[in-house]
Amino acid sequence: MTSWKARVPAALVVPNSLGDSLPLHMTPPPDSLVSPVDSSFLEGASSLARFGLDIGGTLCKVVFFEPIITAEIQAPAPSETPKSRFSRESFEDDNVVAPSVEPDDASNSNGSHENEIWSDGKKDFSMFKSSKPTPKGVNKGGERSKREHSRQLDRKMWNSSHDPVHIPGRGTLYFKCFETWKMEEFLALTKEHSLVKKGRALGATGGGARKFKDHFEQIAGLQLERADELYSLVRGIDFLARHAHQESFEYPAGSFRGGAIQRPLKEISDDEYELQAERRASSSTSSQDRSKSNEDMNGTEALRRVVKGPVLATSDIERLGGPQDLYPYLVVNIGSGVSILRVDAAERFERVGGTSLGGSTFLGLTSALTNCTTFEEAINLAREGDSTQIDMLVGDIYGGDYTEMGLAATTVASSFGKLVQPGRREAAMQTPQHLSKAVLLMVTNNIGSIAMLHARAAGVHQIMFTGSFLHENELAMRLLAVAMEFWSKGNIKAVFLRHEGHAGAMGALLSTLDPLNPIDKLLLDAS
Ligand SMILES: Nc1ncnc2c1ncn2[C@@H]1O[C@H](COP(=O)(O)OP(=O)(O)OP(=O)(O)O)[C@@H](O)[C@H]1O
Ligand SMILES: CC(C)(CO)[C@@H](O)C(=O)NCCC(=O)O
Repeated sequence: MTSWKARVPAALVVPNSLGDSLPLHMTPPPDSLVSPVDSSFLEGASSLARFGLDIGGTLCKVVFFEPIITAEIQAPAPSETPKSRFSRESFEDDNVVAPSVEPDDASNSNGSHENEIWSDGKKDFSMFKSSKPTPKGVNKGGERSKREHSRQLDRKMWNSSHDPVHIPGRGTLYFKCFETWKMEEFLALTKEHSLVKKGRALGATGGGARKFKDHFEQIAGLQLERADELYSLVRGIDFLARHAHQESFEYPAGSFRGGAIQRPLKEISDDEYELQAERRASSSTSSQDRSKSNEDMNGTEALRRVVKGPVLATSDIERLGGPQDLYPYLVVNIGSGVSILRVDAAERFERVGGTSLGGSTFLGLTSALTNCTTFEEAINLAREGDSTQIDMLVGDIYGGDYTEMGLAATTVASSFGKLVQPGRREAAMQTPQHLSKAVLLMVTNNIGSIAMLHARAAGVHQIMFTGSFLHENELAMRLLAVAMEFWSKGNIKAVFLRHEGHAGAMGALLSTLDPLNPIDKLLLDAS
């Protein structure tokens, strides 16, 4: 297997200029509820904080490391010369900006600010950590409640669902995100809050790290140190799986039985499957035989794909250990689109495929069909939906199971297939929940199907599903877990990440660290 470096074309590692396309012309989607980027996002961030950004097609993910400065690396008082590698000055030489918010009590018993500035727990980071949106001027009239509503959604997204990760003796990682179309606002805030001292590089990945490179430089005075997005993803998964407590998890095998999975109506053994495959290979190539062979293959495959409708399962999940438990594995990153990688070892991977039917397909189609405006709304609708009102099932076609081919009556035969029937479309438009659920099933099942084929082709037994599409998306995760378990007869399992969308930003943060810098070493030595 070739390492990523050999496979990334030069254009991916050489920063690309946007030429004179500045200034930014980014407008929010017309129907969207406009919620400003929360400025408390940046207020109170430590001058020593390290940031990693993953600027994707839909979301910009941010990982923020707040180091613990222990006695060993604490700066000496100014009188203590000569300047050491660990002194405040040396940090500043390294382009760390002076804190924008001084501690309440600006001096300590040594007459120095150092301890309060550098010691953990003295400086007030609460605004950043809690990520409570700072109240801002509210638009007149009905805009107010819309904004409030939207803020609540943002708050949930930024606040409650992504727990910080404490790395003992080193510091804490925080996880945030905002929609990429708010980049202009983010850049203005970045400048306002002196996120990083001018000239210091900021670790960034994702398509936006290339697209917005010049904007960062010209608007915020920040240089982006770009890392390849899939390299960052793999590196970030590795780091998080190793360091974040109970980061990766799976649904225990068999937890969906007795409700989730219907036994195939006609079970075939692996031997029989192989036999049929051999027969197919040696069969005549006449067009008639070929089409019969295809039918047979589809039917045989179908036997392995009988997954029943609503997923009923225990909410228990099994926590896994570090990445050593995973290699080799497939990563299926469900972002706006989907990338599929085979990972053989730390930093050794290959992009083996992808699909454009991803998270933004779910959100885009759902919003077109239901007028919902946020991901959270779309997911909440789907939770209450009944997709059998929208999808054409095997039972709708056969009047029951298609026994010969092992297709249960409840299997979706054609996503959205019922809408062609008279009156159905009009009825469906009144039930956004059903529509949203049908879109979610369609996109998720399609991804699961492609993932399974790639897992088989790559000969792996574990698939790590990541990407913000899975954010608080229990329905999709369970569907994927059921599908992988069922189709592989338990040989291939689905694994998930608690910080599902932030692995890329984590990897970008790691890429920008300098092994000679004592703060950076805190994280690098841990990795
Ligand atoms: N608050 C949110 N706003 C918009 N989409 C969200 C939100 N939360 C989760 N999502 C889902 O996450 C998807 C984006 O995932 P992610 O951030 O991993 O991808 P991306 O980096 O923006 O895209 P890509 O990697 O393809 O450039 C969206 O398409 C949507 O399905
Ligand atoms: C283009 C990227 C890599 C950007 O993250 C992603 O959206 C993706 O993998 N899309 C699917 C492209 C494909 O069809 O393979």
